[in-house]
Amino acid sequence: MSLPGMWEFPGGKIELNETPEQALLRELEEELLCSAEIGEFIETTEHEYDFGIVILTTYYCSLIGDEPRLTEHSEIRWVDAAELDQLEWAPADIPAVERVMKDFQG
Ligand SMILES: Nc1nc2c([nH]c(=O)n2[C@H]2C[C@H](O)[C@@H](COP(=O)(O)OP(=O)(O)OP(=O)(O)O)O2)c(=O)[nH]1
Repeated sequence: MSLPGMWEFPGGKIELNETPEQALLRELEEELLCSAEIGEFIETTEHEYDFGIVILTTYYCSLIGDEPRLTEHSEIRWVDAAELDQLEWAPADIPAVERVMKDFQG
């Protein structure tokens, strides 16, 4: 909503007394109605937007059970690692996108 039309990884703000992993599990359940197992840490980046500073931490996840379902976002998509850079990402996400593409390079 603050970055309309740009792609972001599923997630959201960490609440008080929550670990980043707990926050991610909660957001996946709330926003995409799905469960996951949180895997390896990818990246932490700090980015300054007009509206404030975002510190974005990303993790690999394995989906458990049902496919994610759309609730409050306008679109959801599975994307091959090699094609991630063809989407318009929120600026804070670029380092994580690059990291994932590198990790999956054949
Ligand atoms: N979820 C998510 N947010 C991102 C990414 N990249 C990025 O710059 N952001 C920004 C957008 C938002 O300003 C902020 C996350 O807020 P959010 O709106 O997803 O968090 P939330 O679900 O807790 O929202 P709310 O309760 O405050 O409405 O981080 C990303 O890849 N995923």
